[in-house]
Amino acid sequence: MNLKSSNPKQIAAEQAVEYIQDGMTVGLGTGSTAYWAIQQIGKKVLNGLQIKAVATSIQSENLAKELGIPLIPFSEVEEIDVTIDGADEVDGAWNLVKGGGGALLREKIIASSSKQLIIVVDESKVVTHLGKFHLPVEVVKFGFELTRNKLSALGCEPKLRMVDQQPFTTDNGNYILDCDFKQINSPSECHDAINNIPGVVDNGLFIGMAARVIVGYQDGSVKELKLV
Ligand SMILES: O=C[C@H](O)[C@H](O)[C@H](O)COP(=O)(O)O
Repeated sequence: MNLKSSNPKQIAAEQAVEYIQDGMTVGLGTGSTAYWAIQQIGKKVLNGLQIKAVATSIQSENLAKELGIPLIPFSEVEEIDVTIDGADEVDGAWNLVKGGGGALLREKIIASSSKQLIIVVDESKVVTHLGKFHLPVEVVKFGFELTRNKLSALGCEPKLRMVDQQPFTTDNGNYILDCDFKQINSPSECHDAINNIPGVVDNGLFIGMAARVIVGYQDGSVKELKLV
């Protein structure tokens, strides 16, 4: 009997956890794929894996606590050895769109301090061009309408993210504008143009940050994505 899960997100996440070794400081991503990585790390910790972890969201921090994964304060972190996180889109150059769950800012802070960012996705996230998934942009609440106008001027349609008829608020107390660019042809330029707008805290484009991309497929296979 084949007991291996055929959930593509789970198998990608579990493969990524194989890169974690004793003594490492590990960044815990956010979302339904990173969830499986955290679960697997929790199992390994129970079986004696010695690591310290930092989380990219309150949600992941709570999950880590439930599973007994030792968390350390950022004041004690010098460098993170490996971070495992999901993505909403990944292209052949391993550029990413992230922030579907609203965690992009903490995720980017942690990714930028990580020696290795391993991205785990199911096959539906692999795209030729970024942009079908509306790009999340975290903005401060003050004057967000003006910030939204400036984003529109870049050629997208920004929409304030709502939850239960209320604006969604990030772990950092900010709003998210989900921007429909249709297609993002120059991810790096787009990233910089957005972050140059006053009021923007950060956007969900992660350029040149991923060290590996692990993809889980419906047929139960898992592969590392080749860099094009
Ligand atoms: O803000 C959320 C994160 O960037 C997630 O890693 C991303 O949205 C992918 O989430 P999921 O694995 O649930 O599709």
